[in-house]
Amino acid sequence: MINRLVEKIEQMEAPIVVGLDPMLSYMPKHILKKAYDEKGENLEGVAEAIWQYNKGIIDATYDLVPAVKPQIAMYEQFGLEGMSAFKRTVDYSKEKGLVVIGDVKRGDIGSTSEAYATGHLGKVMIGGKEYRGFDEDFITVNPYLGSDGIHPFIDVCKEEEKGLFILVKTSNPSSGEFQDQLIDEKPLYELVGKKVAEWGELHMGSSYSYIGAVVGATYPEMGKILRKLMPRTYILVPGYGAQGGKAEDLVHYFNKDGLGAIINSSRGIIAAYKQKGYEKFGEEGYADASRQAVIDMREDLRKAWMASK
Ligand SMILES: O=c1ccn([C@@H]2O[C@H](COP(=O)(O)O)[C@@H](O)[C@H]2O)c(=O)[nH]1
Repeated sequence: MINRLVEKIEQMEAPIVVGLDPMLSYMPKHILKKAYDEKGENLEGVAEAIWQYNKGIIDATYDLVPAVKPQIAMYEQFGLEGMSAFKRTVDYSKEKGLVVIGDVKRGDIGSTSEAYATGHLGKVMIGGKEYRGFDEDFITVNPYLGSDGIHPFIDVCKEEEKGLFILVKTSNPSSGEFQDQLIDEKPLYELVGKKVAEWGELHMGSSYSYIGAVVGATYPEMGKILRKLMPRTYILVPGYGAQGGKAEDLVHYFNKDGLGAIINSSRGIIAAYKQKGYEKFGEEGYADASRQAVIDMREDLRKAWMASK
Protein backbone atom coordinates (compact mmCIF):
# COMPACT_ATOMS: atom_id res chain seq x y z
CA MET A 1 0.00 0.00 0.00
CA ILE A 2 2.89 2.42 0.66
CA ASN A 3 4.06 1.85 -2.94
CA ARG A 4 0.57 2.66 -4.18
CA LEU A 5 0.40 5.80 -2.05
CA VAL A 6 3.80 6.98 -3.33
CA GLU A 7 2.82 6.22 -6.95
CA LYS A 8 -0.41 8.17 -6.62
CA ILE A 9 1.36 11.13 -5.02
CA GLU A 10 3.84 11.17 -7.91
CA GLN A 11 1.14 10.77 -10.58
CA MET A 12 -1.04 13.52 -9.19
CA GLU A 13 1.84 15.77 -8.15
CA ALA A 14 -0.12 16.36 -4.96
CA PRO A 15 1.23 15.25 -1.58
CA ILE A 16 -2.18 16.01 -0.12
CA VAL A 17 -4.69 14.16 2.06
CA VAL A 18 -8.23 15.46 2.28
CA GLY A 19 -9.29 15.16 5.92
CA LEU A 20 -12.89 14.00 6.13
CA ASP A 21 -13.82 15.46 9.53
CA PRO A 22 -17.51 16.25 9.02
CA MET A 23 -19.09 18.46 11.68
CA LEU A 24 -22.72 19.50 11.81
CA SER A 25 -21.70 23.15 11.88
CA TYR A 26 -20.04 22.79 8.44
CA MET A 27 -22.96 20.96 6.90
CA PRO A 28 -24.77 22.97 4.21
CA LYS A 29 -28.44 23.46 5.10
CA HIS A 30 -29.74 21.82 1.91
CA ILE A 31 -27.92 18.58 2.77
CA LEU A 32 -29.17 18.52 6.36
CA LYS A 33 -32.74 19.29 5.32
CA LYS A 34 -32.84 16.54 2.69
CA ALA A 35 -31.35 13.98 5.07
CA TYR A 36 -33.75 14.92 7.90
CA ASP A 37 -36.75 14.82 5.50
CA GLU A 38 -35.75 11.33 4.37
CA LYS A 39 -34.52 9.74 7.63
CA GLY A 40 -35.87 11.97 10.41
CA GLU A 41 -34.21 14.59 12.59
CA ASN A 42 -32.28 11.98 14.58
CA LEU A 43 -29.01 10.02 14.49
CA GLU A 44 -30.00 8.31 11.26
CA GLY A 45 -30.69 11.67 9.66
CA VAL A 46 -27.32 13.04 10.79
CA ALA A 47 -25.49 9.95 9.49
CA GLU A 48 -27.21 10.31 6.11
CA ALA A 49 -26.21 14.00 5.99
CA ILE A 50 -22.57 13.13 6.82
CA TRP A 51 -22.52 10.54 4.09
CA GLN A 52 -24.03 12.87 1.44
CA TYR A 53 -21.67 15.68 2.45
CA ASN A 54 -18.61 13.40 2.24
CA LYS A 55 -19.74 11.92 -1.06
CA GLY A 56 -19.95 15.42 -2.54
CA ILE A 57 -16.39 16.19 -1.42
CA ILE A 58 -14.99 12.84 -2.58
CA ASP A 59 -16.65 13.20 -6.00
CA ALA A 60 -15.22 16.71 -6.34
CA THR A 61 -11.62 15.85 -5.36
CA TYR A 62 -10.82 12.18 -6.04
CA ASP A 63 -9.10 12.98 -9.36
CA LEU A 64 -6.78 15.52 -7.70
CA VAL A 65 -5.59 13.81 -4.51
CA PRO A 66 -4.11 10.42 -3.65
CA ALA A 67 -5.76 9.93 -0.27
CA VAL A 68 -8.43 10.81 2.27
CA LYS A 69 -8.23 10.70 6.05
CA PRO A 70 -11.57 10.20 7.78
CA GLN A 71 -11.29 11.19 11.44
CA ILE A 72 -13.24 8.52 13.32
CA ALA A 73 -14.20 10.80 16.27
CA MET A 74 -16.42 12.89 14.02
CA TYR A 75 -18.47 9.76 13.21
CA GLU A 76 -18.24 7.98 16.57
CA GLN A 77 -19.97 10.89 18.32
CA PHE A 78 -23.16 9.79 16.51
CA GLY A 79 -23.00 6.19 17.75
CA LEU A 80 -23.68 3.22 15.50
CA GLU A 81 -25.28 5.38 12.83
CA GLY A 82 -22.16 7.58 12.75
CA MET A 83 -19.92 4.52 12.49
CA SER A 84 -21.96 3.24 9.60
CA ALA A 85 -21.36 6.61 7.83
CA PHE A 86 -17.64 6.11 8.56
CA LYS A 87 -17.68 2.67 6.92
CA ARG A 88 -19.67 3.93 3.93
CA THR A 89 -17.10 6.73 3.51
CA VAL A 90 -14.16 4.29 3.67
CA ASP A 91 -15.75 1.93 1.12
CA TYR A 92 -16.78 4.68 -1.30
CA SER A 93 -13.36 6.36 -1.15
CA LYS A 94 -11.73 3.04 -2.04
CA GLU A 95 -14.19 2.52 -4.89
CA LYS A 96 -13.02 5.90 -6.25
CA GLY A 97 -9.40 4.72 -6.13
CA LEU A 98 -8.36 6.76 -3.09
CA VAL A 99 -5.99 5.46 -0.43
CA VAL A 100 -7.80 5.60 2.93
CA ILE A 101 -5.98 6.60 6.12
CA GLY A 102 -8.28 5.94 9.08
CA ASP A 103 -7.37 8.50 11.74
CA VAL A 104 -8.28 6.24 14.66
CA LYS A 105 -5.24 6.69 16.98
CA ARG A 106 -5.49 3.21 18.48
CA GLY A 107 -2.92 1.40 20.67
CA ASP A 108 -3.28 -0.67 23.86
CA ILE A 109 -1.83 -3.75 25.56
CA GLY A 110 -0.86 -6.42 23.03
CA SER A 111 -4.05 -8.51 23.00
CA THR A 112 -6.24 -5.42 22.66
CA SER A 113 -4.04 -3.91 19.94
CA GLU A 114 -4.43 -7.20 18.09
CA ALA A 115 -8.21 -6.77 18.12
CA TYR A 116 -7.97 -3.13 16.99
CA ALA A 117 -5.61 -4.16 14.18
CA THR A 118 -8.01 -6.89 13.06
CA GLY A 119 -10.99 -4.53 13.15
CA HIS A 120 -9.39 -1.74 11.15
CA LEU A 121 -6.88 -3.47 8.86
CA GLY A 122 -7.43 -7.21 8.96
CA LYS A 123 -10.05 -9.93 8.74
CA VAL A 124 -11.86 -12.43 10.95
CA MET A 125 -12.96 -15.97 10.02
CA ILE A 126 -16.47 -16.93 11.11
CA GLY A 127 -17.95 -20.27 10.12
CA GLY A 128 -15.19 -20.76 7.55
CA LYS A 129 -15.95 -17.42 5.91
CA GLU A 130 -13.78 -14.29 5.86
CA TYR A 131 -15.20 -11.00 7.15
CA ARG A 132 -13.57 -7.58 7.20
CA GLY A 133 -14.31 -4.76 9.62
CA PHE A 134 -13.55 -1.18 8.61
CA ASP A 135 -10.81 -2.20 6.20
CA GLU A 136 -8.85 1.03 5.85
CA ASP A 137 -5.49 1.00 4.01
CA PHE A 138 -3.55 2.78 6.77
CA ILE A 139 -4.47 3.79 10.30
CA THR A 140 -2.93 6.14 12.85
CA VAL A 141 -1.58 4.50 15.99
CA ASN A 142 -0.49 5.78 19.42
CA PRO A 143 2.91 4.30 20.40
CA TYR A 144 2.99 5.43 24.01
CA LEU A 145 2.18 1.94 25.37
CA GLY A 146 5.46 0.67 23.90
CA SER A 147 6.49 -2.06 21.44
CA ASP A 148 4.04 -4.74 22.58
CA GLY A 149 1.21 -2.34 21.76
CA ILE A 150 2.63 -1.73 18.25
CA HIS A 151 3.77 -5.18 17.06
CA PRO A 152 0.24 -6.59 16.62
CA PHE A 153 -0.49 -3.74 14.20
CA ILE A 154 2.75 -4.38 12.29
CA ASP A 155 1.95 -8.12 12.09
CA VAL A 156 -1.45 -7.46 10.52
CA CYS A 157 0.06 -4.83 8.20
CA LYS A 158 2.58 -7.41 6.93
CA GLU A 159 -0.15 -9.97 6.32
CA GLU A 160 -2.42 -7.51 4.55
CA GLU A 161 0.17 -5.21 2.89
CA LYS A 162 -1.26 -2.27 4.78
CA GLY A 163 0.37 0.50 6.78
CA LEU A 164 0.49 2.67 9.87
CA PHE A 165 1.20 6.27 10.74
CA ILE A 166 2.54 6.32 14.28
CA LEU A 167 2.20 9.49 16.40
CA VAL A 168 5.67 10.99 16.95
CA LYS A 169 5.18 14.75 17.44
CA THR A 170 1.58 15.93 17.38
CA SER A 171 0.44 19.34 16.13
CA ASN A 172 -1.57 20.49 19.16
CA PRO A 173 -0.41 23.40 21.38
CA SER A 174 0.32 21.27 24.48
CA SER A 175 1.99 18.37 22.63
CA GLY A 176 5.31 19.39 24.25
CA GLU A 177 4.08 18.72 27.80
CA PHE A 178 5.11 15.08 27.47
CA GLN A 179 6.53 14.66 23.98
CA ASP A 180 9.33 17.24 24.46
CA GLN A 181 10.48 15.91 27.85
CA LEU A 182 14.20 15.14 27.85
CA ILE A 183 15.43 11.63 28.45
CA ASP A 184 19.23 11.31 28.38
CA GLU A 185 19.25 14.82 26.91
CA LYS A 186 17.07 13.83 23.97
CA PRO A 187 13.41 14.84 23.63
CA LEU A 188 10.98 11.95 23.86
CA TYR A 189 9.65 12.59 20.32
CA GLU A 190 13.16 11.97 18.93
CA LEU A 191 13.37 8.63 20.75
CA VAL A 192 9.95 7.69 19.41
CA GLY A 193 10.99 8.83 15.91
CA LYS A 194 14.06 6.57 16.02
CA LYS A 195 11.91 3.68 17.20
CA VAL A 196 9.45 4.28 14.34
CA ALA A 197 12.35 4.15 11.85
CA GLU A 198 13.49 0.88 13.46
CA TRP A 199 9.97 -0.63 13.32
CA GLY A 200 9.81 0.59 9.73
CA GLU A 201 12.69 -1.69 8.74
CA LEU A 202 10.43 -4.66 9.60
CA HIS A 203 8.01 -3.82 6.78
CA MET A 204 9.61 -2.01 3.84
CA GLY A 205 8.05 -1.06 0.51
CA SER A 206 10.23 -0.25 -2.52
CA SER A 207 11.69 2.99 -1.23
CA TYR A 208 9.66 3.86 1.84
CA SER A 209 8.40 1.85 4.78
CA TYR A 210 4.80 0.78 5.37
CA ILE A 211 5.30 2.15 8.88
CA GLY A 212 4.99 5.93 8.75
CA ALA A 213 4.98 8.71 11.33
CA VAL A 214 2.71 11.61 12.27
CA VAL A 215 4.55 14.91 12.73
CA GLY A 216 2.57 18.15 13.09
CA ALA A 217 3.05 21.04 10.65
CA THR A 218 3.05 23.42 13.62
CA TYR A 219 6.56 22.37 14.76
CA PRO A 220 8.72 22.83 11.63
CA GLU A 221 12.09 22.80 13.42
CA MET A 222 11.25 19.44 14.95
CA GLY A 223 9.94 18.23 11.59
CA LYS A 224 13.33 19.01 10.05
CA ILE A 225 15.16 16.96 12.71
CA LEU A 226 12.72 14.06 12.47
CA ARG A 227 13.01 13.96 8.66
CA LYS A 228 16.74 13.29 9.09
CA LEU A 229 16.22 10.70 11.83
CA MET A 230 13.66 8.75 9.77
CA PRO A 231 14.86 8.95 6.13
CA ARG A 232 12.72 6.08 4.83
CA THR A 233 9.63 6.87 6.87
CA TYR A 234 6.64 8.54 5.21
CA ILE A 235 5.45 11.45 7.34
CA LEU A 236 1.75 12.29 7.63
CA VAL A 237 1.62 16.00 8.45
CA PRO A 238 -1.54 17.44 10.05
CA GLY A 239 -1.80 21.08 11.08
CA TYR A 240 -1.55 22.88 7.71
CA GLY A 241 -4.14 25.65 7.27
CA ALA A 242 -6.69 25.72 10.09
CA GLN A 243 -4.03 25.11 12.79
CA GLY A 244 -1.62 27.67 11.34
CA GLY A 245 0.95 25.44 9.56
CA LYS A 246 2.31 27.17 6.44
CA ALA A 247 3.60 25.66 3.17
CA GLU A 248 7.04 27.27 3.61
CA ASP A 249 7.36 25.54 7.01
CA LEU A 250 6.84 22.16 5.39
CA VAL A 251 9.60 21.96 2.82
CA HIS A 252 11.95 20.23 5.29
CA TYR A 253 9.43 17.43 5.91
CA PHE A 254 10.20 16.19 2.38
CA ASN A 255 13.27 14.32 1.19
CA LYS A 256 15.40 15.63 -1.69
CA ASP A 257 13.36 13.45 -4.08
CA GLY A 258 10.31 15.61 -3.27
CA LEU A 259 8.70 12.61 -1.54
CA GLY A 260 8.45 11.42 2.05
CA ALA A 261 5.62 13.58 3.36
CA ILE A 262 1.89 13.90 2.80
CA ILE A 263 0.10 16.97 4.12
CA ASN A 264 -3.38 16.79 5.59
CA SER A 265 -5.96 19.54 5.53
CA SER A 266 -9.43 18.89 6.91
CA ARG A 267 -11.38 22.07 7.76
CA GLY A 268 -9.36 24.05 5.20
CA ILE A 269 -10.77 21.85 2.42
CA ILE A 270 -14.11 20.46 3.54
CA ALA A 271 -15.39 23.76 4.96
CA ALA A 272 -13.67 25.98 2.36
CA TYR A 273 -17.00 27.44 1.26
CA LYS A 274 -17.23 29.22 4.64
CA GLN A 275 -13.80 30.80 4.27
CA LYS A 276 -12.49 34.07 2.89
CA GLY A 277 -11.83 33.87 -0.83
CA TYR A 278 -14.37 31.11 -1.44
CA GLU A 279 -17.59 33.11 -0.82
CA LYS A 280 -18.60 32.92 -4.49
CA PHE A 281 -19.31 29.17 -4.18
CA GLY A 282 -21.97 29.55 -1.48
CA GLU A 283 -23.38 26.64 0.54
CA GLU A 284 -24.77 24.89 -2.52
CA GLY A 285 -21.30 24.94 -4.09
CA TYR A 286 -19.48 23.53 -1.02
CA ALA A 287 -18.01 20.61 -3.02
CA ASP A 288 -16.71 22.89 -5.80
CA ALA A 289 -15.20 25.09 -3.10
CA SER A 290 -13.41 22.05 -1.65
CA ARG A 291 -12.05 21.24 -5.12
CA GLN A 292 -10.76 24.80 -5.49
CA ALA A 293 -9.20 24.60 -2.00
CA VAL A 294 -7.28 21.46 -3.04
CA ILE A 295 -6.04 23.18 -6.21
CA ASP A 296 -4.95 26.21 -4.15
CA MET A 297 -3.21 24.01 -1.56
CA ARG A 298 -1.35 22.09 -4.29
CA GLU A 299 -0.15 25.39 -5.77
CA ASP A 300 0.81 26.74 -2.34
CA LEU A 301 2.93 23.63 -1.60
CA ARG A 302 4.45 23.65 -5.10
CA LYS A 303 5.49 27.31 -4.86
CA ALA A 304 7.05 26.81 -1.42
CA TRP A 305 8.98 23.77 -2.69
CA MET A 306 10.27 25.66 -5.78
CA ALA A 307 11.26 28.66 -3.64
CA SER A 308 13.31 26.36 -1.37
CA LYS A 309 15.44 25.11 -4.29
O1 LIG B 1 -0.98 15.67 15.61
C1 LIG B 1 -2.09 15.55 15.10
C2 LIG B 1 -2.65 14.32 14.79
C3 LIG B 1 -3.86 14.28 14.14
N1 LIG B 1 -4.54 15.40 13.82
C4 LIG B 1 -5.83 15.27 13.12
O2 LIG B 1 -5.71 15.88 11.83
C5 LIG B 1 -6.88 16.61 11.51
C6 LIG B 1 -6.56 18.08 11.39
O3 LIG B 1 -7.69 18.83 11.03
P1 LIG B 1 -7.61 20.37 10.51
O4 LIG B 1 -9.04 20.75 10.36
O5 LIG B 1 -6.87 20.37 9.21
O6 LIG B 1 -6.91 21.14 11.55
C7 LIG B 1 -7.89 16.28 12.62
O7 LIG B 1 -8.58 15.12 12.22
C8 LIG B 1 -7.00 15.95 13.80
O8 LIG B 1 -7.61 15.05 14.70
C9 LIG B 1 -3.99 16.62 14.14
O9 LIG B 1 -4.58 17.69 13.86
N2 LIG B 1 -2.77 16.66 14.75
